[in-house]
Amino acid sequence: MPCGYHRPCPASARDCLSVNTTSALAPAPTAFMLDLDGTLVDTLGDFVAVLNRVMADMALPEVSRAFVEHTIGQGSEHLIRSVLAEAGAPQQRYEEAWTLYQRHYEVLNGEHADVFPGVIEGLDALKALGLPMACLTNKPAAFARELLRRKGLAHYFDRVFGGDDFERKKPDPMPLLKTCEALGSMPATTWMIGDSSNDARAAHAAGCPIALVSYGYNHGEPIRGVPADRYLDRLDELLG
Ligand SMILES: O=C(O)COP(=O)(O)O
Ligand SMILES: [Mg+2]
Repeated sequence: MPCGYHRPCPASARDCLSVNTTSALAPAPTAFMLDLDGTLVDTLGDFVAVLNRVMADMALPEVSRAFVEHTIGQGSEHLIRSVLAEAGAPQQRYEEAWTLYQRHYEVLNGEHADVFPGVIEGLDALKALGLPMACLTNKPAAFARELLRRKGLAHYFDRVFGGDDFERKKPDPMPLLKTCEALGSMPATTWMIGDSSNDARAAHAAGCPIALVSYGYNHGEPIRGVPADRYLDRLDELLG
Protein backbone atom coordinates (compact mmCIF):
# COMPACT_ATOMS: atom_id res chain seq x y z
CA MET A 1 0.00 0.00 0.00
CA PRO A 2 1.46 3.47 -0.83
CA CYS A 3 2.45 5.47 2.24
CA GLY A 4 0.82 8.70 1.02
CA TYR A 5 4.03 10.73 1.32
CA HIS A 6 6.35 9.33 -1.35
CA ARG A 7 5.63 7.86 -4.77
CA PRO A 8 7.21 5.36 -4.86
CA CYS A 9 7.84 5.00 -1.13
CA PRO A 10 11.51 4.20 -0.39
CA ALA A 11 10.38 1.72 2.27
CA SER A 12 7.21 -0.27 2.65
CA ALA A 13 4.35 1.86 3.99
CA ARG A 14 4.56 0.04 7.32
CA ASP A 15 8.25 0.95 7.73
CA CYS A 16 8.06 4.41 6.13
CA LEU A 17 9.64 7.00 8.43
CA SER A 18 7.12 9.63 7.43
CA VAL A 19 4.23 7.45 8.46
CA ASN A 20 5.93 6.64 11.73
CA THR A 21 6.36 10.34 12.63
CA THR A 22 2.59 10.69 12.59
CA SER A 23 2.55 9.38 16.11
CA ALA A 24 5.18 11.93 17.22
CA LEU A 25 3.64 14.96 15.50
CA ALA A 26 0.01 15.89 15.11
CA PRO A 27 -0.92 17.10 12.57
CA ALA A 28 1.33 14.79 10.54
CA PRO A 29 3.85 16.96 8.66
CA THR A 30 4.04 17.35 4.89
CA ALA A 31 6.91 19.90 5.00
CA PHE A 32 9.04 21.88 7.47
CA MET A 33 10.06 25.55 7.76
CA LEU A 34 12.94 26.28 10.13
CA ASP A 35 13.95 29.62 11.54
CA LEU A 36 17.70 30.36 11.55
CA ASP A 37 18.95 32.73 14.30
CA GLY A 38 18.30 31.26 17.74
CA THR A 39 16.90 28.01 16.29
CA LEU A 40 19.66 26.48 14.15
CA VAL A 41 22.62 28.74 14.87
CA ASP A 42 23.61 30.75 17.94
CA THR A 43 24.42 34.00 16.13
CA LEU A 44 24.30 36.35 19.12
CA GLY A 45 28.12 36.69 19.06
CA ASP A 46 28.01 37.70 15.38
CA PHE A 47 25.40 40.40 15.99
CA VAL A 48 27.30 41.82 18.97
CA ALA A 49 30.64 41.84 17.12
CA VAL A 50 29.18 43.46 13.99
CA LEU A 51 27.18 46.06 15.90
CA ASN A 52 30.14 47.04 18.02
CA ARG A 53 32.26 47.58 14.90
CA VAL A 54 29.48 49.79 13.56
CA MET A 55 29.29 51.71 16.84
CA ALA A 56 33.08 52.18 16.92
CA ASP A 57 33.08 53.47 13.32
CA MET A 58 30.31 55.92 14.23
CA ALA A 59 32.01 57.00 17.49
CA LEU A 60 29.03 55.72 19.49
CA PRO A 61 29.08 53.74 22.80
CA GLU A 62 29.27 49.92 22.78
CA VAL A 63 26.04 47.97 22.83
CA SER A 64 25.51 45.30 25.52
CA ARG A 65 25.12 41.60 24.71
CA ALA A 66 21.89 41.45 26.75
CA PHE A 67 20.32 44.31 24.78
CA VAL A 68 21.16 42.63 21.46
CA GLU A 69 19.82 39.27 22.69
CA HIS A 70 16.46 40.83 23.55
CA THR A 71 16.26 42.72 20.26
CA ILE A 72 17.20 40.02 17.70
CA GLY A 73 14.53 38.34 15.64
CA GLN A 74 12.68 41.16 13.90
CA GLY A 75 15.15 41.76 11.09
CA SER A 76 18.25 43.90 10.68
CA GLU A 77 16.46 47.23 10.25
CA HIS A 78 14.66 46.86 13.57
CA LEU A 79 17.89 45.80 15.28
CA ILE A 80 19.94 48.73 13.95
CA ARG A 81 17.21 51.30 14.71
CA SER A 82 16.84 49.92 18.26
CA VAL A 83 20.60 50.01 18.88
CA LEU A 84 20.81 53.63 17.64
CA ALA A 85 17.93 54.60 19.93
CA GLU A 86 19.56 52.80 22.88
CA ALA A 87 22.81 54.73 22.24
CA GLY A 88 20.90 58.01 22.07
CA ALA A 89 21.89 58.52 18.41
CA PRO A 90 19.41 60.17 16.00
CA GLN A 91 17.57 57.92 13.50
CA GLN A 92 18.93 60.19 10.73
CA ARG A 93 22.13 58.17 11.14
CA TYR A 94 20.32 54.98 10.13
CA GLU A 95 21.55 54.89 6.51
CA GLU A 96 25.16 55.32 7.63
CA ALA A 97 24.72 52.56 10.23
CA TRP A 98 23.02 50.23 7.72
CA THR A 99 25.87 50.60 5.18
CA LEU A 100 28.49 49.88 7.86
CA TYR A 101 26.44 46.98 9.22
CA GLN A 102 26.25 45.33 5.78
CA ARG A 103 29.98 45.75 5.25
CA HIS A 104 30.95 44.25 8.62
CA TYR A 105 28.33 41.50 8.56
CA GLU A 106 29.52 40.20 5.22
CA VAL A 107 33.02 39.75 6.63
CA LEU A 108 32.16 38.45 10.11
CA ASN A 109 29.13 36.29 9.19
CA GLY A 110 29.44 33.02 11.15
CA GLU A 111 32.74 33.81 12.83
CA HIS A 112 31.20 34.22 16.30
CA ALA A 113 28.36 31.76 15.74
CA ASP A 114 27.87 28.06 16.52
CA VAL A 115 25.33 25.47 15.48
CA PHE A 116 23.24 24.62 18.58
CA PRO A 117 23.59 21.14 20.13
CA GLY A 118 21.06 18.68 18.65
CA VAL A 119 20.59 20.63 15.41
CA ILE A 120 22.61 18.36 13.10
CA GLU A 121 20.95 15.28 14.59
CA GLY A 122 17.53 16.93 14.30
CA LEU A 123 18.08 18.04 10.70
CA ASP A 124 19.38 14.57 9.75
CA ALA A 125 16.22 13.01 11.20
CA LEU A 126 13.94 15.50 9.41
CA LYS A 127 15.81 15.08 6.13
CA ALA A 128 15.44 11.30 6.38
CA LEU A 129 11.65 11.78 6.15
CA GLY A 130 12.06 12.92 2.55
CA LEU A 131 9.72 15.91 3.03
CA PRO A 132 10.41 19.41 1.61
CA MET A 133 12.37 21.69 3.96
CA ALA A 134 12.88 25.46 3.94
CA CYS A 135 14.91 27.79 6.08
CA LEU A 136 12.76 30.86 6.78
CA THR A 137 14.42 33.73 8.61
CA ASN A 138 14.10 37.49 9.04
CA LYS A 139 17.86 37.75 8.38
CA PRO A 140 18.66 39.20 4.94
CA ALA A 141 18.63 36.28 2.46
CA ALA A 142 22.22 36.70 1.25
CA PHE A 143 23.57 36.56 4.83
CA ALA A 144 21.31 33.60 5.66
CA ARG A 145 22.46 31.57 2.64
CA GLU A 146 26.11 32.32 3.33
CA LEU A 147 25.77 31.45 7.04
CA LEU A 148 24.13 28.11 6.21
CA ARG A 149 26.93 27.41 3.73
CA ARG A 150 29.68 28.36 6.18
CA LYS A 151 28.14 26.14 8.89
CA GLY A 152 27.63 23.16 6.56
CA LEU A 153 23.82 23.33 6.82
CA ALA A 154 22.88 24.46 3.30
CA HIS A 155 22.32 20.98 1.88
CA TYR A 156 19.41 20.30 4.22
CA PHE A 157 17.18 22.92 2.60
CA ASP A 158 15.23 22.89 -0.65
CA ARG A 159 14.58 26.63 -0.29
CA VAL A 160 16.02 29.48 1.81
CA PHE A 161 14.01 32.68 2.31
CA GLY A 162 15.21 35.80 4.13
CA GLY A 163 13.62 38.93 5.56
CA ASP A 164 14.09 40.78 2.27
CA ASP A 165 12.46 38.12 0.08
CA PHE A 166 8.87 39.15 0.81
CA GLU A 167 7.03 42.44 1.34
CA ARG A 168 6.50 41.68 5.02
CA LYS A 169 8.50 39.85 7.67
CA LYS A 170 7.51 37.47 10.49
CA PRO A 171 5.37 37.94 12.66
CA ASP A 172 3.29 38.64 9.54
CA PRO A 173 1.99 35.32 8.12
CA MET A 174 2.99 36.26 4.55
CA PRO A 175 6.51 34.73 4.56
CA LEU A 176 5.12 31.44 5.89
CA LEU A 177 2.27 31.30 3.38
CA LYS A 178 4.65 32.08 0.48
CA THR A 179 7.08 29.44 1.71
CA CYS A 180 4.33 26.81 1.95
CA GLU A 181 3.40 27.69 -1.64
CA ALA A 182 7.03 27.35 -2.78
CA LEU A 183 7.28 23.96 -1.06
CA GLY A 184 3.95 22.82 -2.51
CA SER A 185 2.63 22.07 0.98
CA MET A 186 -0.61 23.04 2.76
CA PRO A 187 -0.11 25.47 5.69
CA ALA A 188 -2.18 23.26 8.03
CA THR A 189 0.42 20.46 7.81
CA THR A 190 3.59 22.53 7.29
CA TRP A 191 5.40 22.72 10.61
CA MET A 192 7.22 25.92 11.54
CA ILE A 193 10.10 25.48 14.00
CA GLY A 194 11.32 28.66 15.66
CA ASP A 195 12.62 30.26 18.82
CA SER A 196 10.45 33.30 19.41
CA SER A 197 6.95 34.69 19.79
CA ASN A 198 7.55 36.22 16.35
CA ASP A 199 7.67 32.76 14.78
CA ALA A 200 4.66 31.62 16.81
CA ARG A 201 2.51 34.65 15.91
CA ALA A 202 3.34 34.22 12.22
CA ALA A 203 2.55 30.49 12.39
CA HIS A 204 -0.76 31.00 14.21
CA ALA A 205 -1.83 33.64 11.69
CA ALA A 206 -0.82 31.41 8.75
CA GLY A 207 -2.58 28.37 10.23
CA CYS A 208 0.68 26.40 10.54
CA PRO A 209 1.58 24.12 13.46
CA ILE A 210 4.48 25.53 15.48
CA ALA A 211 7.23 23.96 17.58
CA LEU A 212 9.36 26.31 19.68
CA VAL A 213 12.90 25.66 20.92
CA SER A 214 13.71 26.81 24.44
CA TYR A 215 17.36 27.82 23.93
CA GLY A 216 16.97 30.76 21.52
CA TYR A 217 16.20 34.45 21.80
CA ASN A 218 12.62 35.12 22.74
CA HIS A 219 13.02 38.82 23.47
CA GLY A 220 14.09 37.90 27.02
CA GLU A 221 10.80 36.10 27.80
CA PRO A 222 10.42 32.40 28.74
CA ILE A 223 9.40 30.44 25.64
CA ARG A 224 6.86 28.25 27.41
CA GLY A 225 4.73 31.36 27.94
CA VAL A 226 4.18 31.54 24.17
CA PRO A 227 1.33 29.33 22.88
CA ALA A 228 2.71 26.51 20.67
CA ASP A 229 1.99 22.94 19.60
CA ARG A 230 5.33 21.66 20.90
CA TYR A 231 8.28 22.89 23.00
CA LEU A 232 11.75 21.44 22.44
CA ASP A 233 14.92 21.69 24.46
CA ARG A 234 16.83 20.29 21.46
CA LEU A 235 15.83 20.08 17.81
CA ASP A 236 16.32 16.32 17.76
CA GLU A 237 13.47 15.93 20.27
CA LEU A 238 10.95 16.84 17.56
CA LEU A 239 10.58 13.36 16.14
CA GLY A 240 10.82 11.76 19.55
O1 LIG B 1 16.26 39.24 13.20
C1 LIG B 1 17.02 38.62 12.44
O2 LIG B 1 17.85 39.16 11.70
C2 LIG B 1 16.96 37.12 12.33
O3 LIG B 1 15.95 36.52 13.01
P1 LIG B 1 15.39 35.03 12.75
O4 LIG B 1 16.44 34.19 12.02
O5 LIG B 1 15.20 34.54 14.14
O6 LIG B 1 14.15 35.21 11.94
MG1 LIG C 1 14.89 33.22 15.58
